[in-house]
Amino acid sequence: MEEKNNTLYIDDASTTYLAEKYGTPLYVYSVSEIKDRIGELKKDFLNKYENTTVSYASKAFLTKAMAKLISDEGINLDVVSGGELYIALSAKFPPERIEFNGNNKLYDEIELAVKNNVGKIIIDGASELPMIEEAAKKYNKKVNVLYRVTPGIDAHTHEYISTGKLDSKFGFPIDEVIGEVKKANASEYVNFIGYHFHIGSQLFENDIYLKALDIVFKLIEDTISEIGENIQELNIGGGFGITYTDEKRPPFSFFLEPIMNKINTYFNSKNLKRPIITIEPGRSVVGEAGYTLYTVGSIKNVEGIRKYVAIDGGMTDNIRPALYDAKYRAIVANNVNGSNLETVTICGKCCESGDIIITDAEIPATNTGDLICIPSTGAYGYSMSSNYNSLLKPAIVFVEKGKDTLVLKRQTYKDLVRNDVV
Ligand SMILES: Cc1ncc(COP(=O)(O)O)c(C=O)c1O
Ligand SMILES: N[C@@H](CCCC[NH3+])C(=O)O
Repeated sequence: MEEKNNTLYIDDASTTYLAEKYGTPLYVYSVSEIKDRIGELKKDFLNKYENTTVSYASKAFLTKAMAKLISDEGINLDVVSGGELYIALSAKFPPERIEFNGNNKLYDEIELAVKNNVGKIIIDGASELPMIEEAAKKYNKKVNVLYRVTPGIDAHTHEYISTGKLDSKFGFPIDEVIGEVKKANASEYVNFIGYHFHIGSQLFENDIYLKALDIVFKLIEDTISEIGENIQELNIGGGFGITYTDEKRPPFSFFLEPIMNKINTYFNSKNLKRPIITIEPGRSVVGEAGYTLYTVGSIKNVEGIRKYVAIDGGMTDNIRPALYDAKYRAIVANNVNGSNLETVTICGKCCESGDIIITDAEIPATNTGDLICIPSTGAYGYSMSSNYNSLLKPAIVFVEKGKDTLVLKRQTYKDLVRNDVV
């Protein structure tokens, strides 16, 4: 993003023009920024180390246009539900490049995946293997499976997005998984290909990945002695942190260089073939590429306490501040350089006191009708949006080098009653 004539531009498109053309609230994605991030992943990972794959974690943000972009950029896709899988298939995403994660896969979801030749299923609980076998038998397939484990690592991030602890609803405790793997290994309907772990999200340390690897290496050794074979793939999840306010997004190499050095050294020292290494970044691919535009409505100055600036969306399009106490920054998009700064609380229009996007934002003095941009809303914004208070979900626009394309229409009131039967 940059400023021209006191106006904010995203990927060379004027935000005031976009707001006028599509209305607000509006999710705007810079396609150039998404491509830049994927380019960095290619430079720092895919092209640097052989036998590596990237599966974009589509829970961060998925529409058909996004699936097409990921497909065109040549990386793989991680889905966690039948719904995400359906969107990907609707966008003609090559099924063999899709992997299916998720902690409570239902039979119908598994059947959809198996029937459509999804590349891999990452088994997260003991109930899944029998369902995969049933679907594989029905469609005469053999399914590649990995097992997700919890290495027992407590990542320094919000508790709600720390997922590698032993006390977790995700994956298998590491010392229980081999019994399950033996079942898969004996099955005529699946190929056991390896392990998966994901320790958390919005991480800024690299050493926790290294600690997790030590634990998983031991598991790999035990697996070789129990089933007599090395694994073919190790998926180390996503989690790479990004900039929201004053954090600084580390380059991918900050995480991946020590990780890959450790992995290569380990497999060399054991004289074992190094498995394919897969990563699953979500937030770090789309987070900073996404911006939300809002129009200022009501302004209330509670004398001596706080000034509330209400925008035309809120926790319905960005639940993260309410859910994780997540911090954001704001830009007055039609007055970027305004010098008359004031401290205001930017709130939404939902009937919840907690519907606050930013507490105590320092922004140029605003008036009703001004345009507010919240950067870094590309991940887990639209994908976690809701219709609370029957607010309408915003439209999504992709912008690349000044060219804007509507990729998802704003909901209408008709959408709110579409499924009502009486
Ligand atoms: C299994 C798995 N893979 C990948 C991700 C993506 O994480 P992030 O968006 O932090 O890169 C998540 C979410 O935390 C996850 O649960
Ligand atoms: N939804 C979370 C991260 C996802 C965690 C997925 N395991 C966030 O907004 O930060």
